[in-house]
Amino acid sequence: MATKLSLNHLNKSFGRGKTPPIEVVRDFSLEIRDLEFLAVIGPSGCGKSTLLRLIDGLIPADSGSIEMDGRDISDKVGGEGRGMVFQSFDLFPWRTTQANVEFGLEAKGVPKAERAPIAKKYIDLVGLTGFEDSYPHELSGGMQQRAGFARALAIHPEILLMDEPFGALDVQTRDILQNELLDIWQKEQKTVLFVTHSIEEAIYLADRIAVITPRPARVDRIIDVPFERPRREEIKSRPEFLEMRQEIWSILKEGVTV
Ligand SMILES: Nc1ncnc2c1ncn2[C@@H]1O[C@H](COP(=O)(O)OP(=O)(O)OP(=O)(O)O)[C@@H](O)[C@H]1O
Repeated sequence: MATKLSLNHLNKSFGRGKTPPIEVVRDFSLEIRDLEFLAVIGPSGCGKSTLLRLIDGLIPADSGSIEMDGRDISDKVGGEGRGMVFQSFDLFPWRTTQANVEFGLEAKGVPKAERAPIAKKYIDLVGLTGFEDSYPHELSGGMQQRAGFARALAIHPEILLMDEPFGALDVQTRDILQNELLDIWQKEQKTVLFVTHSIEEAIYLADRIAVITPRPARVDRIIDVPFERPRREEIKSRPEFLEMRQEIWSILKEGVTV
């Protein structure tokens, strides 16, 4: 499979006034394949969000390079980003679902007349038909996540960057949205980089899992997930699934202890 995104020897530290800078990402290299679902898992505070912000072009790396489809895009920082999207679901409270989903299209300069049908298509895709005119406070947590997801998809990002999108949801809603995400991923043919704290979620969703070291973040190990698609809940109780969960847990624990 072709490489979609290459992260090559990225380094990032943050200055903190008079105290020494904090080194967050060190010599970080990773290849993300076209159309794959790659999960990134690591201990709390290890630098996962910083990594996504580097990839999205929101902040510059101190050194190293980022290539998309073989083109060096390291110097493209700021502005409208790179057609990639954070999945933080931070909807504007004063906008309806429809207007929230149209927001990204507005920012991209899509003409007004074209925005409504595109937004509607993605609202339908995520199962929010009938809630176009609802405001975020009128939606459940899971529905807000769906609206944010529709907004992310509507702008056709090259890579969907998702930063713990299901972290704040109850287990049942999370399970439902995981399956919906997998359906949408297959329908929309996207490359996904998915940050999570949950080992089980990473195994259930991903083709490969990059296990990250405690800060400064580096790739500790890459694990191939062998389970067939479409994924079914039943795999979560298979011995191979439980073994893999244990293996990743051991790697994370070892990293934190060291
Ligand atoms: N703009 C900044 N200025 C200074 N320090 C920062 C900045 N952004 C992040 N950091 C520091 O970088 C470290 C990593 O933060 P980051 O949010 O990337 O970790 P994370 O792995 O996503 O954390 P979590 O798992 O808790 O969500 C933290 O110690 C944080 O305080």
